[in-house]
Amino acid sequence: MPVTQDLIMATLKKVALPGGANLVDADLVRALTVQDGTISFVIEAPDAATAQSWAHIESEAKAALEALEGVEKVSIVMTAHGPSAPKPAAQTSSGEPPSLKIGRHPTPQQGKQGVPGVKHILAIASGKGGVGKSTVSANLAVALARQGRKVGLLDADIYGPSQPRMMGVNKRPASPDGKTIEPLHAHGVTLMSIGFMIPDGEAVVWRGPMLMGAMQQMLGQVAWGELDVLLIDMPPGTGDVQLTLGQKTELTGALVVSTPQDVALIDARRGISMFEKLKVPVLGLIENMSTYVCPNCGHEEHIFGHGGVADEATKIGVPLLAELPLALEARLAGDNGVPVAATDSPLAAPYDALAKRLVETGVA
Ligand SMILES: Nc1ncnc2c1ncn2[C@@H]1O[C@H](COP(=O)(O)OP(=O)(O)OP(=O)(O)O)[C@@H](O)[C@H]1O
Repeated sequence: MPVTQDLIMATLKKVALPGGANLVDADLVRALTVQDGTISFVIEAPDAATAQSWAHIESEAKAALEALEGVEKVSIVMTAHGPSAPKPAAQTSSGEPPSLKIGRHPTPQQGKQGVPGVKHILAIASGKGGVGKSTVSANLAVALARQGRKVGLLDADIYGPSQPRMMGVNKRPASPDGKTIEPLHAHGVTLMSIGFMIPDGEAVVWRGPMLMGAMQQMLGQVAWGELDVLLIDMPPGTGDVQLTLGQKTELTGALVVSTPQDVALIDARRGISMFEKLKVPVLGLIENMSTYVCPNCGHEEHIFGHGGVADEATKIGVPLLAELPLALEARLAGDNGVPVAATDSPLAAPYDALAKRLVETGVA
């Protein structure tokens, strides 16, 4: 009989942990592979001290699997999910250290779920980094708030959260009840970023399941309150976070940001196709860095080409929702924590128009 993953899991289910659970029910088996009679997997203990004290569990698992017919070799690696002793938590705005830690394995979930109290959830996505997805998210959130909508902005760009800088807030959110996380507020927008929860300059090194868990927490444990619309600033590309959000969250739709260059468009197409596969409606495309207007002479130039995003929108049958100019003022505003849509600059106008359009079409 061939050695299957099911047989291995059934065998590991019989390996009891102190306290009565077993390796499988406690969800501690990771990266299981079986090839030509060789079984490899990782046991992820809750912390380093537990991992050390579980040497006998590793041996027991190994012996049970080696006893199966057709098994030639069993290779087990014991890792720890977190440090033995908790590090002192940063102080919150309320003076209390939050007892919630972002980053954990996901809890089982049936089908796509919404966020209680939130009417619409829009993903702002791009196929490629640096095209202005975070800039668009921040400005659109502010523009929607200026039109009287109750708006939330979740910075899910786990590898490069930019909303703390763009929205001009960066403090650790409070968790007065130890169960929910209080989001922050800026420019009329309710805001949560993974950047608030990890120390500056520290890299996020989570793998798929941890990212899924963190996303679940950011959507489910943050006290978003009643919102007309929650914008999610996604990481660029088509990785774990995008897939998880698309599969597990009831998204109203996705807005895909691209610059007019062919390279950006090729990647944007990939993002669009991912949403189609996930059955998330692509509500429209947004062209950023569309034109450059010289602040000195007023001459308009299409630095990154012209018409590509509009053509793509026509091809896939979705609207081109906005064409946003390349402007130094937009970058400086973002860098200074006051999105240009929060100012009386003429650059706020296309964001106001975009926000109005989304409200009128009933998606925000
Ligand atoms: N229309 C614009 N005019 C001028 N600068 C812009 C414009 N849009 C974005 N930028 C600047 O380009 C840089 C990248 O933008 P942003 O961080 O929004 O991109 P992104 O797609 O979210 O990137 P990543 O996903 O890699 O974080 C920022 O410095 C931003 O200020």
